[in-house]
Amino acid sequence: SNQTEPHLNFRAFVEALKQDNDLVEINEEIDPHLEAGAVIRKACETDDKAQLFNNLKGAHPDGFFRILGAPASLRHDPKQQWGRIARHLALPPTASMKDILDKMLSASHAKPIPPRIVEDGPVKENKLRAGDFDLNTLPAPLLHQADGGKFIQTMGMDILQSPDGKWTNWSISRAMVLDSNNLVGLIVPTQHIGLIHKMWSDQGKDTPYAIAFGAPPAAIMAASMPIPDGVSEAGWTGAISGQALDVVKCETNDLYVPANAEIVFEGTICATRREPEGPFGEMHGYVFPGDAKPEPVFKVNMITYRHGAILPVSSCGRITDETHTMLGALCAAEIGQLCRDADIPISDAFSPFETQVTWVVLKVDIKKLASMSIGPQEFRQKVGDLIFLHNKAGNVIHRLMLVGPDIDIYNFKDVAYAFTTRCRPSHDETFYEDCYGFNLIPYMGHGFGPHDRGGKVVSDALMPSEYKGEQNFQQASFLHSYPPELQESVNARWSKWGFRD
Ligand SMILES: Cc1cc2c3c(c1C)C(C)(C)C[C@H]1C[C@@H](C)[C@]4(C(=O)NC(=O)N=C4N2C[C@H](O)[C@H](O)[C@H](O)COP(=O)(O)O)N31
Ligand SMILES: [K+]
Ligand SMILES: [Mn+2]
Repeated sequence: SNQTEPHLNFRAFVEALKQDNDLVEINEEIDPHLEAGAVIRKACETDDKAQLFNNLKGAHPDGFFRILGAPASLRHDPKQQWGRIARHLALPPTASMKDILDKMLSASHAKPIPPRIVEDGPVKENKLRAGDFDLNTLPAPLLHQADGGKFIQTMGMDILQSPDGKWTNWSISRAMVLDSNNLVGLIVPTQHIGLIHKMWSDQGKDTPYAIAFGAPPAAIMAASMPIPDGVSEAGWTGAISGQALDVVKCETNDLYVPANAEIVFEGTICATRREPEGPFGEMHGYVFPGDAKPEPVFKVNMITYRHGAILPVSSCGRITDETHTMLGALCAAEIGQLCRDADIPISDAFSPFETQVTWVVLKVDIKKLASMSIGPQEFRQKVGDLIFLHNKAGNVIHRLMLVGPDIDIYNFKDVAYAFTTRCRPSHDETFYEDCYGFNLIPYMGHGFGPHDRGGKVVSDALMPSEYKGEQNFQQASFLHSYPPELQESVNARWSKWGFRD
């Protein structure tokens, strides 16, 4: 495999972070029991550099494995806030979140470029067959003190294929070490990993899987995105990167994995056996100690890895980490696309981190809205039914908020300003109780109401005039209440007068 660009080669991606001065290398011994997780967590909460742990306590003599923490979290420099994520797509470090999401959506109606099969690759440099390894001896991290196990799988790419071979799905779903050669992992039935696992289980068969850790960055972005049922993320990845991804065949099953992945686990997900899984410090910022639930067992039959292998890790929780920058943002992007495909005039969509990605804010093109001659009640219903009832992309979202053209949906101050002043509680909202509910949200799975149903709302922060395509109001702000030439002339003299730049 000769794919060496950072968006198609995880090792090159790590090098690129180093070049960007966006990497801290820690060569002193770090304990994967909480210490690594604590460093990653603090870096996520302070938007500091990515962390490469080169010397984990308990690593094998050949160094297997190292850890890269927070592979897609935020940069502190406001001019490069999304730079680490931009690197996943060969976009400039100054790219905006809209540039990133539009790049991911560019494959929505493009021709897929399927992967290219190669005979060999770096991922085959070391091979451990069953009996050659004991998962308990790997430096798998305990990421939060109340976690139910060592979550070795937080940023690997789960690879499953439908029994008819027509659909190969790439996604991310957590899994922890169970014993010497088994993992136990969360399988949400409505996710594609759940749908495909059920196809095999219904035939009484275990599900062949592979997990590619340190997959090409462009691939892990597609893996984190709720692209439509039946669509292979590999082809999507090819379309957004403009070239076929090199893949190589697994040793113990017929699945293909990225040829330059850092580490690959190959195995089968048991059709029936379940073991206690979790709890895990999750994307909404909570752990409920002792809250383990039965989940399927992932048998590990084979491990292959490249020299100097690096395990990417998301120590998720309070903002901001990969469950917000990838899961939340990509889910919002797909929701915006679904609306446009249904002739609902949404020009932009984002999931604010301050909502722990439980909201998606939809920017409405009010000129097009006016031409629909539709009232607020009917419009809210149209959006809510499409996203909450008819598409899995809405499953993890519990509030859809509609806003007009003057709101910057990537700035929560703007979102809060619109929500608190333009959306009248209850009157301007449509609630959904008979729909899929996301039980990882604390007020759902650990709340007062039904754990798996309902709890959703479409909150309309569009004002009556906006349904006619106008805004009969102006923001009382510097940007909106003064002629542009006056703004320019004030800005030109600002620092000369002695104000801050
Ligand atoms: C980027 C990311 C996405 C995650 C998860 C994580 C990260 C970092 C970690 C592992 C850190 C935390 C948990 C959080 C948890 C939600 C879950 C999961 O355990 N199970 C699940 O079903 N979905 C998860 N997703 C979302 C999932 O990848 C997307 O929904 C994707 O569209 C699925 O692909 P398909 O559409 O093809 O089905 N994990
Ligand atoms: K996916
Ligand atoms: Mn999928």
